[in-house]
Amino acid sequence: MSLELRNVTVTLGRGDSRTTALRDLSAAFAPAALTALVGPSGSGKSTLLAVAGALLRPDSGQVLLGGTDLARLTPAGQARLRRERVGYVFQSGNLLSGLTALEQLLAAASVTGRAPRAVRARATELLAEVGLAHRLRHRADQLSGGERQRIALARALLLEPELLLVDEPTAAVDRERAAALAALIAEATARHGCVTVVATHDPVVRTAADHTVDMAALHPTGPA
Ligand SMILES: Nc1ncnc2c1ncn2[C@@H]1O[C@H](COP(=O)(O)OP(=O)(O)OP(=O)(O)O)[C@@H](O)[C@H]1O
Repeated sequence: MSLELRNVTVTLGRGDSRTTALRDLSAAFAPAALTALVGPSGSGKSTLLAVAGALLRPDSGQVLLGGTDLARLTPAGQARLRRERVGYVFQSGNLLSGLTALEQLLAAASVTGRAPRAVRARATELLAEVGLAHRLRHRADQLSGGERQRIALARALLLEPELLLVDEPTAAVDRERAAALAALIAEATARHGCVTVVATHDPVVRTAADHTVDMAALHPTGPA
């Protein structure tokens, strides 16, 4: 599995707020490796993650996942890809508000056909690894932003995606936890052999990463 963007342009917004978030951008992300995606605020890191995970369609250019151009997939094929092969960990966490931390993971596992009983032990272990052993039975609305995002990370790791996209995983945690999360993502990447891209401003993540891709080098003049 590999991820490559070729001459990708993405414009966002309308009228006065219309912005070229990615301009003719080409980048390759190594298989079975953790890449830190760095660059100034507003340089398009989150947009790149959205395009890579088929959440956003570029205006032009190609996004090749394992050699397949995402644009050539049918809408159903794209939905299947998002569900079965891609793990997303965004800052909002995207959790289901009525479910506890543990239920978030079990629900995700059952949607992809895994038996909840079989994955319960692994789900509990992963929640402990992200530092939430004491929060298994808290609902999403009873947790902090950083805790919610860590649940989303545990959920993504449980599903063992081929492509793992993570946006600022250490922004809302203390330094010690940041180092532990970066190590966990690196270790999961090595174990599962996934392509992992982590958008980050954090040197701790950069240190844990196998490679660094700098948006400033890809967009030498900056986004419009
Ligand atoms: N919905 C939108 N409409 C118009 N412009 C947008 C929209 N969303 C983002 N942008 C702009 O697109 C550019 C890229 O945004 P993006 O969120 O990808 O940057 P980023 O590198 O992830 O930033 P940060 O490090 O602050 O999270 C920015 O200039 C931003 O202002």
